[in-house]
Amino acid sequence: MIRTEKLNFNYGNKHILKDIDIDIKKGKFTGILGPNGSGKSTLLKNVLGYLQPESGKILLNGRSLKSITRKEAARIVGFVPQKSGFSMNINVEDFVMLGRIPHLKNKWSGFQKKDRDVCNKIIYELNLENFRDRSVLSLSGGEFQRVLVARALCQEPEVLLLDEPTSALDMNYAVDILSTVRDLVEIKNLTAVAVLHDLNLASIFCSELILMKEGKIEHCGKPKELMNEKILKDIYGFDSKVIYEDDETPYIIPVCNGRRGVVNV
Ligand SMILES: Nc1ncnc2c1ncn2[C@@H]1O[C@H](COP(=O)(O)OP(=O)(O)OP(=O)(O)O)[C@@H](O)[C@H]1O
Repeated sequence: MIRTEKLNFNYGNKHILKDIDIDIKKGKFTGILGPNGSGKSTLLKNVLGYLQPESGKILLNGRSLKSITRKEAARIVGFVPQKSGFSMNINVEDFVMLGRIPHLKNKWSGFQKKDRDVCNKIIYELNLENFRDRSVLSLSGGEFQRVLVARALCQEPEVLLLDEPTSALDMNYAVDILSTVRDLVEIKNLTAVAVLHDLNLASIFCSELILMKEGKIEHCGKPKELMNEKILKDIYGFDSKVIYEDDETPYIIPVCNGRRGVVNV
């Protein structure tokens, strides 16, 4: 569904993405993991067409991203940003409806019944009924993050890209959002790709993982194949203990005994 071949990206003279080859299969939930600054968000922004690569190819469902119009791409790919500078005083329902814009027949045609039905269904499924009439400016960070997910799902995309979708959520809502995405992947064959920092949530919800470090892909595989003490030490530099409750899902416990902070006290 998403392929990159020898993708390179620079910010000015800073080489950020280095020969990135990824192959994300349709109907899978893939997590992109890696230390801060390793290039995860930059990779998503290249796949979205927000940023232009220096060299290499990006293919969406076999087609070069360059040959796809922005509106067409918006019908295929929904994006949940890490943060949004949105500052318009509109209510949650109207905000979620923005996700239907790529489906309007033309600039001047209004929303149809189908658009409202999709919006209502998403608001119901994401448990946002009580927020429907609230201004988005009045929401907490976590509430707004759920509304951003709702807007992206309202696009009915084939691919959903999420940049740290759970960073502002308490554990209950984090599990809720990731369960919703996983259900959509399993039931509706959605392809989902999420940048995540929580290794345990990634191992529980994602069927595939991509591990990045310093702008390169270091490992791709199933959580069970990648989440081990050695790889975590190599990628992140911390000591851990990885345990299994069942055969499939690794649980990562950081081992902090004797570890000192940067300040000598
Ligand atoms: N607009 C920019 N101009 C210059 N450098 C940038 C810009 N945006 C990001 N960078 C740098 O590019 C590198 C990769 O950033 P990116 O945001 O992709 O990392 P990340 O893996 O998503 O990090 P995090 O986990 O902290 O969100 C970092 O060193 C960052 O400082």
